[in-house]
Amino acid sequence: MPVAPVRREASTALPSEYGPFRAHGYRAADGVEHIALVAGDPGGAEDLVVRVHSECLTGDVLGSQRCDCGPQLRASLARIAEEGRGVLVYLRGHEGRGIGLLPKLRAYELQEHGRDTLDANLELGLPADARDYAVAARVLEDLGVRSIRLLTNNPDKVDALRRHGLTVTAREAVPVSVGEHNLRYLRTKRDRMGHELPWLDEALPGVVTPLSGCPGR
Ligand SMILES: Nc1nc2c(ncn2[C@@H]2O[C@H](COP(=O)(O)OP(=O)(O)OP(=O)(O)O)[C@@H](O)[C@H]2O)c(=O)[nH]1
Ligand SMILES: [Zn+2]
Repeated sequence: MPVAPVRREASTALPSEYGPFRAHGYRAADGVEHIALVAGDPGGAEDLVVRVHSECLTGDVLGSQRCDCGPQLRASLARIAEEGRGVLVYLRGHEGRGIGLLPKLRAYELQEHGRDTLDANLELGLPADARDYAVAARVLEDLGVRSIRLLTNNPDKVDALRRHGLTVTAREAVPVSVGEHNLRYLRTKRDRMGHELPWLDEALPGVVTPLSGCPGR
Protein backbone atom coordinates (compact mmCIF):
# COMPACT_ATOMS: atom_id res chain seq x y z
CA MET A 1 0.00 0.00 0.00
CA PRO A 2 1.37 3.49 -0.84
CA VAL A 3 2.49 5.63 2.09
CA ALA A 4 0.06 8.54 2.76
CA PRO A 5 1.90 11.71 1.72
CA VAL A 6 0.33 13.74 4.51
CA ARG A 7 -1.10 12.82 7.91
CA ARG A 8 -3.32 15.12 9.97
CA GLU A 9 -1.90 15.08 13.50
CA ALA A 10 -3.68 17.98 15.22
CA SER A 11 -6.78 20.14 14.88
CA THR A 12 -7.61 23.11 17.06
CA ALA A 13 -9.44 26.42 17.12
CA LEU A 14 -7.26 29.36 16.13
CA PRO A 15 -8.94 32.69 16.80
CA SER A 16 -7.00 35.35 14.90
CA GLU A 17 -6.99 39.09 14.31
CA TYR A 18 -8.63 38.33 10.94
CA GLY A 19 -11.40 36.15 12.32
CA PRO A 20 -11.95 32.62 13.60
CA PHE A 21 -10.00 29.78 11.97
CA ARG A 22 -9.39 26.13 12.68
CA ALA A 23 -5.77 25.09 12.42
CA HIS A 24 -5.01 21.61 11.15
CA GLY A 25 -1.45 20.34 11.57
CA TYR A 26 -0.13 17.94 8.93
CA ARG A 27 3.05 15.91 8.70
CA ALA A 28 4.29 15.03 5.25
CA ALA A 29 6.00 11.74 4.39
CA ASP A 30 9.39 13.50 4.59
CA GLY A 31 8.63 14.59 8.18
CA VAL A 32 8.07 18.28 7.37
CA GLU A 33 5.25 19.92 9.36
CA HIS A 34 2.63 22.04 7.56
CA ILE A 35 -0.45 23.91 8.68
CA ALA A 36 -3.84 24.59 7.10
CA LEU A 37 -5.94 27.48 8.43
CA VAL A 38 -9.59 26.84 7.69
CA ALA A 39 -12.56 29.21 7.82
CA GLY A 40 -16.01 27.62 7.78
CA ASP A 41 -16.60 24.07 6.59
CA PRO A 42 -14.53 23.22 3.50
CA GLY A 43 -16.09 19.75 3.13
CA GLY A 44 -17.60 19.34 -0.34
CA ALA A 45 -16.86 22.97 -1.23
CA GLU A 46 -16.79 24.07 -4.87
CA ASP A 47 -14.87 27.20 -5.96
CA LEU A 48 -13.47 27.59 -2.47
CA VAL A 49 -11.15 30.58 -1.93
CA VAL A 50 -7.73 29.11 -1.22
CA ARG A 51 -4.26 30.54 -0.70
CA VAL A 52 -1.30 28.15 -0.96
CA HIS A 53 1.46 30.13 0.74
CA SER A 54 5.16 29.34 0.63
CA GLU A 55 6.99 29.90 3.90
CA CYS A 56 9.08 33.08 4.02
CA LEU A 57 10.46 33.72 7.49
CA THR A 58 11.94 37.09 6.54
CA GLY A 59 8.78 38.38 4.87
CA ASP A 60 5.98 36.62 6.78
CA VAL A 61 7.41 37.12 10.28
CA LEU A 62 10.24 39.64 10.24
CA GLY A 63 8.66 42.33 8.08
CA SER A 64 11.21 42.19 5.26
CA GLN A 65 10.51 44.56 2.39
CA ARG A 66 12.70 42.61 -0.03
CA CYS A 67 9.70 40.54 -1.08
CA ASP A 68 5.90 40.74 -0.98
CA CYS A 69 5.15 37.65 1.10
CA GLY A 70 4.05 39.26 4.37
CA PRO A 71 1.40 41.55 2.86
CA GLN A 72 0.19 38.68 0.66
CA LEU A 73 -0.16 36.38 3.63
CA ARG A 74 -2.14 38.92 5.64
CA ALA A 75 -4.32 39.97 2.70
CA SER A 76 -5.12 36.32 1.97
CA LEU A 77 -6.11 35.61 5.57
CA ALA A 78 -8.29 38.72 5.59
CA ARG A 79 -9.91 37.70 2.29
CA ILE A 80 -10.63 34.14 3.49
CA ALA A 81 -12.02 35.40 6.82
CA GLU A 82 -14.20 37.91 4.99
CA GLU A 83 -15.48 35.17 2.68
CA GLY A 84 -16.34 33.11 5.78
CA ARG A 85 -15.24 29.90 4.07
CA GLY A 86 -11.81 29.09 2.69
CA VAL A 87 -8.38 27.63 3.36
CA LEU A 88 -4.82 28.89 3.65
CA VAL A 89 -2.27 26.10 3.31
CA TYR A 90 1.02 27.27 4.78
CA LEU A 91 3.82 25.21 3.28
CA ARG A 92 6.92 24.81 5.38
CA GLY A 93 9.95 23.62 3.45
CA HIS A 94 9.12 26.07 0.67
CA GLU A 95 11.39 28.74 2.16
CA GLY A 96 13.35 30.58 -0.54
CA ARG A 97 11.30 28.93 -3.32
CA GLY A 98 12.33 25.60 -1.85
CA ILE A 99 16.09 26.15 -1.47
CA GLY A 100 15.97 26.90 2.27
CA LEU A 101 16.55 29.91 4.50
CA LEU A 102 20.33 30.23 4.50
CA PRO A 103 20.67 29.66 0.74
CA LYS A 104 18.00 32.37 0.30
CA LEU A 105 20.09 34.76 2.39
CA ARG A 106 23.09 33.87 0.25
CA ALA A 107 20.97 34.58 -2.83
CA TYR A 108 20.20 37.99 -1.29
CA GLU A 109 23.95 38.58 -0.94
CA LEU A 110 24.33 37.94 -4.66
CA GLN A 111 21.41 40.29 -5.37
CA GLU A 112 23.30 42.98 -3.47
CA HIS A 113 26.00 42.44 -6.09
CA GLY A 114 23.64 42.94 -9.02
CA ARG A 115 22.15 39.51 -9.78
CA ASP A 116 18.39 39.25 -10.00
CA THR A 117 16.39 36.80 -7.91
CA LEU A 118 16.45 34.08 -10.59
CA ASP A 119 20.12 34.27 -11.56
CA ALA A 120 21.16 34.39 -7.90
CA ASN A 121 19.67 30.92 -7.32
CA LEU A 122 21.30 29.57 -10.48
CA GLU A 123 24.68 31.01 -9.55
CA LEU A 124 24.47 29.08 -6.26
CA GLY A 125 23.98 25.90 -8.29
CA LEU A 126 20.35 25.70 -7.15
CA PRO A 127 17.08 25.58 -9.11
CA ALA A 128 15.28 28.86 -9.80
CA ASP A 129 12.22 27.32 -8.15
CA ALA A 130 12.43 23.98 -6.30
CA ARG A 131 8.91 23.94 -4.87
CA ASP A 132 6.58 20.97 -5.10
CA TYR A 133 2.85 21.30 -4.49
CA ALA A 134 1.87 17.68 -3.86
CA VAL A 135 1.45 18.31 -0.13
CA ALA A 136 -0.93 21.23 -0.73
CA ALA A 137 -3.05 19.13 -3.07
CA ARG A 138 -3.22 16.26 -0.55
CA VAL A 139 -4.11 18.62 2.34
CA LEU A 140 -6.99 20.13 0.36
CA GLU A 141 -8.12 16.65 -0.61
CA ASP A 142 -8.02 15.60 3.05
CA LEU A 143 -10.22 18.59 3.93
CA GLY A 144 -12.79 17.41 1.38
CA VAL A 145 -12.40 20.41 -0.93
CA ARG A 146 -13.83 19.74 -4.41
CA SER A 147 -12.59 22.76 -6.40
CA ILE A 148 -10.81 26.01 -5.66
CA ARG A 149 -10.32 29.63 -6.65
CA LEU A 150 -6.62 30.15 -6.05
CA LEU A 151 -5.28 33.42 -4.68
CA THR A 152 -2.01 33.88 -6.58
CA ASN A 153 -0.26 35.97 -9.20
CA ASN A 154 1.75 32.95 -10.33
CA PRO A 155 0.11 30.91 -13.13
CA ASP A 156 2.75 28.17 -12.64
CA LYS A 157 1.25 27.50 -9.21
CA VAL A 158 -2.16 26.89 -10.79
CA ASP A 159 -0.61 24.46 -13.29
CA ALA A 160 1.37 22.67 -10.58
CA LEU A 161 -1.72 22.13 -8.42
CA ARG A 162 -3.67 20.87 -11.43
CA ARG A 163 -0.88 18.41 -12.20
CA HIS A 164 -1.39 17.07 -8.67
CA GLY A 165 -5.05 16.41 -9.38
CA LEU A 166 -6.67 19.51 -7.91
CA THR A 167 -9.53 21.26 -9.73
CA VAL A 168 -8.68 24.96 -9.97
CA THR A 169 -11.66 26.80 -11.42
CA ALA A 170 -10.11 30.28 -11.30
CA ARG A 171 -7.06 32.30 -10.35
CA GLU A 172 -7.63 35.45 -8.33
CA ALA A 173 -4.96 38.15 -8.06
CA VAL A 174 -3.48 38.60 -4.62
CA PRO A 175 -2.48 42.07 -3.43
CA VAL A 176 1.16 43.03 -3.65
CA SER A 177 2.91 45.68 -1.63
CA VAL A 178 5.28 47.62 -3.91
CA GLY A 179 8.20 49.61 -2.57
CA GLU A 180 11.74 50.66 -3.37
CA HIS A 181 13.22 47.49 -1.84
CA ASN A 182 11.16 44.96 -3.80
CA LEU A 183 10.52 46.72 -7.12
CA ARG A 184 13.37 45.00 -9.00
CA TYR A 185 12.36 41.66 -7.48
CA LEU A 186 8.74 42.12 -8.59
CA ARG A 187 9.81 43.16 -12.11
CA THR A 188 11.95 40.01 -12.37
CA LYS A 189 8.97 37.90 -11.28
CA ARG A 190 6.84 39.60 -13.94
CA ASP A 191 9.41 39.58 -16.76
CA ARG A 192 11.30 36.32 -16.18
CA MET A 193 9.10 34.12 -14.02
CA GLY A 194 5.67 34.60 -15.61
CA HIS A 195 3.92 36.30 -12.70
CA GLU A 196 0.80 38.26 -13.63
CA LEU A 197 1.62 41.75 -12.40
CA PRO A 198 0.47 43.89 -15.34
CA TRP A 199 -0.23 47.00 -13.24
CA LEU A 200 3.19 47.03 -11.60
CA ASP A 201 4.72 50.07 -13.30
CA GLU A 202 1.63 52.27 -13.30
CA ALA A 203 0.95 51.56 -9.64
CA LEU A 204 4.14 53.03 -8.29
CA PRO A 205 4.92 54.24 -5.76
CA GLY A 206 3.10 52.82 -2.78
CA VAL A 207 0.94 49.91 -1.94
CA VAL A 208 -1.24 48.16 -4.49
CA THR A 209 -4.35 46.23 -3.57
CA PRO A 210 -5.97 44.69 -6.66
CA LEU A 211 -8.54 43.02 -4.41
CA SER A 212 -10.97 45.40 -2.81
CA GLY A 213 -11.40 45.08 0.90
CA CYS A 214 -7.96 43.64 1.58
CA PRO A 215 -5.64 45.48 3.90
CA GLY A 216 -2.43 46.07 1.94
CA ARG A 217 -0.18 46.24 4.95
N1 LIG B 1 15.52 32.01 -3.53
C1 LIG B 1 14.81 33.10 -3.29
N2 LIG B 1 13.60 32.98 -2.74
C2 LIG B 1 12.89 34.10 -2.51
C3 LIG B 1 13.37 35.39 -2.83
N3 LIG B 1 12.43 36.29 -2.46
C4 LIG B 1 11.40 35.58 -1.95
N4 LIG B 1 11.67 34.25 -1.99
C5 LIG B 1 10.81 33.13 -1.60
O1 LIG B 1 9.82 33.01 -2.58
C6 LIG B 1 8.71 32.32 -2.03
C7 LIG B 1 7.45 33.01 -2.50
O2 LIG B 1 7.43 32.94 -3.89
P1 LIG B 1 7.01 34.14 -4.81
O3 LIG B 1 7.72 33.96 -6.13
O4 LIG B 1 7.20 35.43 -4.09
O5 LIG B 1 5.49 34.01 -5.01
P2 LIG B 1 4.65 32.76 -5.44
O6 LIG B 1 4.32 32.01 -4.18
O7 LIG B 1 5.31 31.98 -6.53
O8 LIG B 1 3.39 33.45 -6.09
P3 LIG B 1 2.19 34.21 -5.36
O9 LIG B 1 1.16 33.13 -5.11
O10 LIG B 1 1.72 35.21 -6.32
O11 LIG B 1 2.70 34.78 -4.08
C8 LIG B 1 8.92 32.30 -0.53
O12 LIG B 1 9.31 31.00 -0.15
C9 LIG B 1 10.08 33.27 -0.32
O13 LIG B 1 10.91 32.89 0.77
C10 LIG B 1 14.67 35.49 -3.41
O14 LIG B 1 15.16 36.56 -3.77
N5 LIG B 1 15.36 34.32 -3.62
ZN1 LIG C 1 9.19 36.56 0.99
